[in-house]
Amino acid sequence: MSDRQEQISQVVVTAEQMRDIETRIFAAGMPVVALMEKVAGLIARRIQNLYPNLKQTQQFTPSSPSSFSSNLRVGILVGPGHNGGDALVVARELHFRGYEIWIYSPFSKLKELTSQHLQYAQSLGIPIYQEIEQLPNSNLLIDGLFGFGLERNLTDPIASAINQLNELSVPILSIDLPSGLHTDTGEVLGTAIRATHTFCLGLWKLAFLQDQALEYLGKVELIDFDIPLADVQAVLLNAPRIKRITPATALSTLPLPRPSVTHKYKEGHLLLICGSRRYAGGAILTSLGARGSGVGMLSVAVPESLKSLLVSHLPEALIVGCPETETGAIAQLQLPAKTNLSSFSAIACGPGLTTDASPVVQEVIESDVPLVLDADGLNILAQMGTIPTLQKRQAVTILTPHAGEFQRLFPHVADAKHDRVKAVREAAAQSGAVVLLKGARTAVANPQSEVWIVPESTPALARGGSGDVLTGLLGGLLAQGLTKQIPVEDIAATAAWWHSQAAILATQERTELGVDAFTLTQYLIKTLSNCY
Ligand SMILES: NC(=O)C1=CN([C@@H]2O[C@H](COP(=O)(O)OP(=O)(O)OC[C@H]3O[C@@H](n4cnc5c(N)ncnc54)[C@H](OP(=O)(O)O)[C@@H]3O)[C@@H](O)[C@H]2O)[C@@H](O)CC1
Ligand SMILES: Nc1ncnc2c1ncn2[C@@H]1O[C@H](COP(=O)(O)OP(=O)(O)O)[C@@H](O)[C@H]1O
Ligand SMILES: [K+]
Repeated sequence: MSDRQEQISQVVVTAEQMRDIETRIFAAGMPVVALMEKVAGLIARRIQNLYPNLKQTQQFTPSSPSSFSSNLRVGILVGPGHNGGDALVVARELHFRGYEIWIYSPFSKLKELTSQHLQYAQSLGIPIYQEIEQLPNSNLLIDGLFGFGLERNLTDPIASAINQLNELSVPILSIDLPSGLHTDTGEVLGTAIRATHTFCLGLWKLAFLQDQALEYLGKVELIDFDIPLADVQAVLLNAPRIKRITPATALSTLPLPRPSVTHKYKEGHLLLICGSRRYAGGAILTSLGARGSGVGMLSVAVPESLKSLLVSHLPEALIVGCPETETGAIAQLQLPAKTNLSSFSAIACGPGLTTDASPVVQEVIESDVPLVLDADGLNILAQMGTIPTLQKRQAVTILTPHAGEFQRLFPHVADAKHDRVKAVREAAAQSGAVVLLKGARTAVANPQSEVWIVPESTPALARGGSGDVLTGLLGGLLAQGLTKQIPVEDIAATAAWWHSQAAILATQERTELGVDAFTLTQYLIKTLSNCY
């Protein structure tokens, strides 16, 4: 990947930013017509690669004595704006390459350029239909109804037409965005095309990184049409950054290579506080996640009754058995002699604790040690009052909620279901913490409103214990990274990326059903060895 491609692949834009970038390109002299021609030409070539128009020759048989061949039949869905214009250029190109094309153009008012392309398509003899009921069969549909210009809810008759198109068992390739999705929130505006494949044009739009859009996007692909980096930088200069985490950025954050002369405490000392009689497994998974991070020294505080279990799983770790409550939660921390919380580079606290461990969680929140809080650590923080409690903290805090925990922590922040990116950004700004909002596309925000999003993952992770592994992994990376002055938000983003990549690799080898949390821990290092 070239330097430019790498930079472009990290960029995420809103519809407004895309329009501003486009405006700069046109103002600099690039004709609108030429850009549409270039972009749609790239899409048409990509479609030919994916669906080659190989003549499908019917075999000679006694019952059908003459052999004949047929072309791939492609239906082109055309909207009123330039998304429709793109689709019409694709229609024309595929027509000349021998595909059998028909056009569905239900709008009476089209933008000038779109209207011209429609007129030319008609002059070529391509059939054009206005009514959904008139449409012939097809092998493939190209969706150019709406792109990033869509802002209002879709209503009938176009909404019901989209619903009917979704019912056909034909692959749908969407241009720029499945029609009906909001470009920024990924929300469905009334209804939306369920694409098999979406070609995102020029720069990744925010919708591609929002959970609620995923089931509409299908396979996603960026069509790079050479937007000058200078225009991108000029538009994004003063906006809070949203970045896709790429392998290059994640790998550059990892504590590799290690210096030749070092020792275990220089490679970070992590204290995990986790587990209860009820949730013993959470402590093991968190610890194995931390082991996967390569942290120099690992101490694990658990209720006394779990100590021997943890020792048997993690012979290299220092297991600290603590006095327990009647319910089997950690009652108080009992660190070894000459050790206090400040002895650790970082603490990760929460998995499996139960809310009976609240005095311990309060103690670590009041400490001045960098802290990852997860699971019951978050529930206890929510009970204490998230924002006033965190405002008193001097050291770094990373919160790793899933959507439910997020809601409890930040009940007054924007609805995370409606716009996850906006919600995580507000939560970080208000709390002063780095917030990692877990989900299908995990998003990390820092208090300066910058956001990092994991662009690919697998639903194999939707399984009990996956989050515990992430907490350990993140704690271990934090303990190592802080000693090397790596920014905390980069560490959190890298941990989330690594966790997802391990799950993707495990899924490839074992299917989506084969990625239990313990197995996931075994893929952490395997993932890295594939990258180096
Ligand atoms: N940026 C780039 O670099 C490049 C961009 N390119 C392409 O341009 C696309 C953006 O084009 P666009 O701005 O014309 O908007 P688009 O999404 O086609 O549709 C908006 C139209 O829909 C209408 N409309 C809106 N809501 C509606 C509703 N509910 N129900 C009914 N109608 C509704 C609205 O009209 P309105 O009614 O608001 O006047 C407007 O006419 C982009 O996605 C990409 O494909 C490439 O060609 C070249 C490179
Ligand atoms: N559909 C999905 N696609 C990708 N990742 C997912 C999906 N669902 C959950 N995950 C990931 O799985 C993990 C689940 O964490 P969490 O909800 O804390 O589970 P647990 O508490 O059982 O360990 C998170 O890292 C989350 O991002
Ligand atoms: K579209």
